[in-house]
Amino acid sequence: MANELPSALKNAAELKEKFRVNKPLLFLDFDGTLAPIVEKHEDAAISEEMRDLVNKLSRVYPTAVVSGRGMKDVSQRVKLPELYYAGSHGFEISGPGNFLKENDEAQKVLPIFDKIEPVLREKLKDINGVDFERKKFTLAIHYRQVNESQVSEVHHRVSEILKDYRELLKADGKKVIEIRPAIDWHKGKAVEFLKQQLGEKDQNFSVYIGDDVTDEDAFEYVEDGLGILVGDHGNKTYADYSLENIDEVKEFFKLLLEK
Ligand SMILES: O=P(O)(O)OC[C@H]1O[C@H](O[C@H]2O[C@H](CO)[C@@H](O)[C@H](O)[C@H]2O)[C@H](O)[C@@H](O)[C@@H]1O
Repeated sequence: MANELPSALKNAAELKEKFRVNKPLLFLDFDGTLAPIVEKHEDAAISEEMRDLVNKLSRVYPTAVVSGRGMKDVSQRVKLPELYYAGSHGFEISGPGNFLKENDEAQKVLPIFDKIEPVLREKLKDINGVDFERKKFTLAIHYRQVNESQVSEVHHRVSEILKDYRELLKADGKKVIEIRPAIDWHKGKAVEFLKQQLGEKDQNFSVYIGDDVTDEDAFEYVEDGLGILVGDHGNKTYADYSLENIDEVKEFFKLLLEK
């Protein structure tokens, strides 16, 4: 749990030294880490101040944004074209010089998403506040605006339908059900892949900053580096340090950039 972790801010001097010595690769989650959580997913935005900080950091440390959002969606929100972006929980990755890598196995599952989306929409249409977000390789069903008393019914109906689709799996995020290809690929594996793209040979020290349960896959894959959890998702964490909120993320970035 986050409250059992040491604060990255309180230990900033020690962490700064680790950054100075190891020149880490930097992996940043988007929602809840760079952009505040808001009621409607389409309204999420990164502040100019945060964009500027990420831009400055990326000139010192090779940087990638790793998000559950679609790759184009997240890159258009961050608007820093020199960065790498892993979208749809890592199933699609872009980078400078028109770099593009999509998960081949997941491509085969795309027609099933086309088939299941209308089925799910029909099944959930009587529940107010359900909101669909189709990403290329995943489908999010948001329930942030659903009455608390109906949330378990949303989960139940989605699980029932998914029983007929072994190619897909149901994962959880912050007030969202994420339907993903049932393939052994996630943010952690995307980070592993990106280490090869971003780093020089043998440069393995990585720092991952994220806020959600889906970031735990990535924290596991930076065990030779550092994981920093923003806020608390209420589950067991593999992170090493914590930051309370996005304001603390900004403070931490500022400290890293100080001479
Ligand atoms: O991996 P991330 O970059 O953290 O993306 C995770 C999901 O974030 C978005 O949903 C979350 O943020 C929304 C806006 O604040 C909020 O309304 C929603 O309840 C959260 O779950 C995004 O819409 C999803 O596609 C991402 O998978």
